[in-house]
Amino acid sequence: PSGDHLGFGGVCQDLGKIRVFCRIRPFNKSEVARGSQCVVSHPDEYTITVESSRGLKEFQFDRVFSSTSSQENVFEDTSRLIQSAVDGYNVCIFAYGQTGSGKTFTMIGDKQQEAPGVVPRAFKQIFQIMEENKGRFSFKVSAYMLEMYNERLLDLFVAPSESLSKKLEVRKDKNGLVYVQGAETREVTSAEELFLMFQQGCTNRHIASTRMNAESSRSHFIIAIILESTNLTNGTVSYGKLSLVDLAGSERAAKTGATDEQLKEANSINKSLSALGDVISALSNEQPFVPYRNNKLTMLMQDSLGGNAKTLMFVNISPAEWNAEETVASLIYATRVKAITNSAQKNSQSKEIARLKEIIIQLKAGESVELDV
Ligand SMILES: Nc1ncnc2c1ncn2[C@@H]1O[C@H](COP(=O)(O)OP(=O)(O)OP(=O)(O)O)[C@@H](O)[C@H]1O
Repeated sequence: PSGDHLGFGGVCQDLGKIRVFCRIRPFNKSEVARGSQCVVSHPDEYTITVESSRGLKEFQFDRVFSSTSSQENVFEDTSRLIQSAVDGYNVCIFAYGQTGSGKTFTMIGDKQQEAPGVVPRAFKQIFQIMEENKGRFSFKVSAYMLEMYNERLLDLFVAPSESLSKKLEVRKDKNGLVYVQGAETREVTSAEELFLMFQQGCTNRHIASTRMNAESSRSHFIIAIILESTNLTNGTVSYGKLSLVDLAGSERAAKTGATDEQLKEANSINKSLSALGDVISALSNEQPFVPYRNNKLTMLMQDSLGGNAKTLMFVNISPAEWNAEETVASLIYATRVKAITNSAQKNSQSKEIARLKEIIIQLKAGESVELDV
């Protein structure tokens, strides 16, 4: 509401590049026993050097968070994007990385919510911004929540049995913004109500225990919050969308100990991540054709990658030597994402334009229209 200049610290808006934050997770108990690290150095807030079979490699990102960075530290740098979504931009924040690298911890937080992640903090901030601006704007907030499990889109706001019988279709509106036809969209009036809905939805999510992670996400998860704000002085209406995405982890079956059903899940996860990799590769090489339609995940993320959005990617990595190959692969992947240009436009219309559109629709339908002259 305080203007589109509040955007993303200037960087995303000026250059239109996707921003990438790298987060190193702490050693876990079993890794402490194994000892050695693959992260050789992390001399400042932007640089990280990793050793693997490919030798010593240095990477630069918009931020590198060390294993001791707190959830507060991480959110501090993320929170301006929440303002952008309220201002009427399409915003996407997503986490990518090897299984067990800390994606869910970053996006959602720990189970007890003693260290809440980006999602619950974003809920609070949305309603805080609205509270601060309530004299000048009126707001409407709604949300839908989905997972992509074994190549299927499932609605997390309804019971799993009902969700299986629903047909969800990924569509694009005339401004290039993605929406999901058939997804249950619920209106909310407070951060607490949104969080409760989110928690209930999470109980429908597919999670399982693997050798790499006791609570591994077996699906890609997305919550989209739609923010409509009306300027009470001039009637302008803005529509923002905040998509928060926790991708399922890339993994090697031998390492995770996957069998049967988990193998099927892993194949599906790897298939969609590989389609995402193809899209990222085409975009970063500025190829004329981008294969968005090869997979539902890439269709869902179409506006966030090379489209009309301000996008932030977290690349989550393990510091342990035994994960060095996966860590370097993730960092190479993330470096490609950094090269992608988005073109974010504010989605708003004046009172007059909104009225004109209404009139055109009425005329097309053969209805008579009363004009105020
Ligand atoms: N920065 C961190 N600080 C403290 N604990 C962390 C951190 N990052 C991850 N963890 C812990 O490491 C474990 C694995 O993390 P998490 O479940 O977030 O990984 P993931 O990348 O989402 O895995 P998957 O792809 O298998 O779902 C969890 O117990 C989590 O609490």
